[in-house]
Amino acid sequence: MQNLLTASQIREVDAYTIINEPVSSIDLMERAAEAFVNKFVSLYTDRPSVIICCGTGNNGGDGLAIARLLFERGYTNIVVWIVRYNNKKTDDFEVNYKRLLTYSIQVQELFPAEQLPSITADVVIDALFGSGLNKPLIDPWRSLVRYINKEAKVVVSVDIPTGMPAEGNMETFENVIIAQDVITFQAPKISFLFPESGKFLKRFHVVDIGLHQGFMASLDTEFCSIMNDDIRSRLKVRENFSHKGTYGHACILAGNEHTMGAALLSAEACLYTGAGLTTVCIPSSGLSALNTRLPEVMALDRSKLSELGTGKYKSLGIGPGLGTGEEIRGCLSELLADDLPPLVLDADALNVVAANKNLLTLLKAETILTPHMKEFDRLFGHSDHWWDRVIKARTEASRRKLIIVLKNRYTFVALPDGKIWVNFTGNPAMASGGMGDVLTGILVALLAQGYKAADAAILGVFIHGKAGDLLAAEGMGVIPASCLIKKIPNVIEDFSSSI
Ligand SMILES: NC(=O)C1=CN([C@@H]2O[C@H](COP(=O)(O)OP(=O)(O)OC[C@H]3O[C@@H](n4cnc5c(N)ncnc54)[C@H](OP(=O)(O)O)[C@@H]3O)[C@@H](O)[C@H]2O)[C@@H](O)CC1
Ligand SMILES: Nc1ncnc2c1ncn2[C@@H]1O[C@H](COP(=O)(O)OP(=O)(O)O)[C@@H](O)[C@H]1O
Ligand SMILES: [K+]
Repeated sequence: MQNLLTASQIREVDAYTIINEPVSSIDLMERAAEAFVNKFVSLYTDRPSVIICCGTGNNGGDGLAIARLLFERGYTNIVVWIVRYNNKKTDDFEVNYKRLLTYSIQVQELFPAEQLPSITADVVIDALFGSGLNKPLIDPWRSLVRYINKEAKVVVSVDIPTGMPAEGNMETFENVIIAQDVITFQAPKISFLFPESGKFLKRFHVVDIGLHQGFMASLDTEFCSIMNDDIRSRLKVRENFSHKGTYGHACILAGNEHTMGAALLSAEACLYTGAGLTTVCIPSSGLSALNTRLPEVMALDRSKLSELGTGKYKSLGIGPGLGTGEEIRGCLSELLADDLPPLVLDADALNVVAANKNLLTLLKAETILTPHMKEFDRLFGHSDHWWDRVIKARTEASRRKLIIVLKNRYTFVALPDGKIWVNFTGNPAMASGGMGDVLTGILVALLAQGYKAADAAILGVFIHGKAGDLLAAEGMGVIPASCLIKKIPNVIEDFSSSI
């Protein structure tokens, strides 16, 4: 895992690195500028003309160093804007300013109430404000940002688009640079994970600037990202003398007459994630579809729900395509009061619980809930913005000892210990119906194989997204959920064989 830091934690790590590593503050800025330039030249290979718009803080200092480094790499068409809208400046900005003046790079100073110069360059590099932003932009900075948004062809931001807070509620921050690319230092800013950031940045790229890893890891952070190593260290290799009994019997209660596909997708994903045995509890109207499509999967009649609490099954998933009719509501209330195996609740099971919140109190510790945004809001109340929603997921997960998998482009896994693990795998080709049903099947299979619920959730969301990424890399711009399932064994193989 890698801790994701708030702006004040970034400053802490910055200060710690400077004190404890053989690197001065100005050299760290140089490293950051170098890392930016390396990425920039790999993204924009045709040596575009650039305007570098620099504030007078450390983000601006980065911008000045970037100008110098691009010049040294043969960029000839560089104009540096220095935005002098107040008298503040940092020491490292000042050092880089003096260094810049020894180069024959065109510098233009901008003062309040002056007309803004025209933008003719191919790319504007935005180094106005970085993670030091502590309030929404007002004029004259606001007008400058609006002007750049209106006039620039392409903007590439240094560390974070100017005007965007590094974390917290973004609602009041309306005036933000709209960046094609953001080249950000060391780890993604927490704000990048929320859909609200999508209108201000298309892509972000993380570059390593050598901040102190040990200190970063030691910080008590709310957010961390799921890394490849987290998967490798958790995935168990299938043993030589293992048999189907070794990998558990999973059961999925899902499907209805018109939504049988959801049950089939979940069951198939469960199969492909390696459960020893998979049973799906569906209405009899789905039997011929099941037997035709998934001969490996067994069926349990809907009238035999009491079997689910008998210990026969090692894990249980409830919800995909289940429906929320009176009969389902009644049987779910009874079922959740039973002593059930490790449990995943998804889709309609969540909707039933949302309509009768008392059911939440019946859920055993470590139950996994997999709501998308709307299901989450039905369960825990409406949120106006994602920061609120994610913090609510954290609070509810620790208060109720649940595992809440809040699904989105970047899925948030809120654990009972208060930590939120963020999954970065996955891509927009996966935005199609049935994808969540597949995730449920993956999770139920992992629980059946004996993974602890928190590990199953971390592994499950990663594997799900990674399977989508493999297909996207093969050129699939749209991925039907049933196609993604077939890639799950490849991901598992990739990440477990290297132990
Ligand atoms: N962390 C790292 O590891 C490294 C970080 N580096 C770089 O440093 C950047 C952070 O730099 P920074 O702290 O100097 O802040 P920056 O964003 O330049 O702002 C400057 C000042 O602006 C002010 N201000 C705030 N909001 C405002 C507003 N709305 N309207 C007007 N003014 C406003 C506020 O001062 P205040 O007004 O509060 O006194 C603030 O202090 C970071 O993004 C990265 O690029 C790398 O160089 C090296 C390694
Ligand atoms: N743009 C995207 N990038 C990454 N993952 C996505 C994207 N869109 C959807 N997904 C994933 O697909 C799944 C969709 O779940 P859900 O909305 O419950 O689907 P359904 O109800 O159709 O099965 C989630 O796991 C989500 O993370
Ligand atoms: K910036």
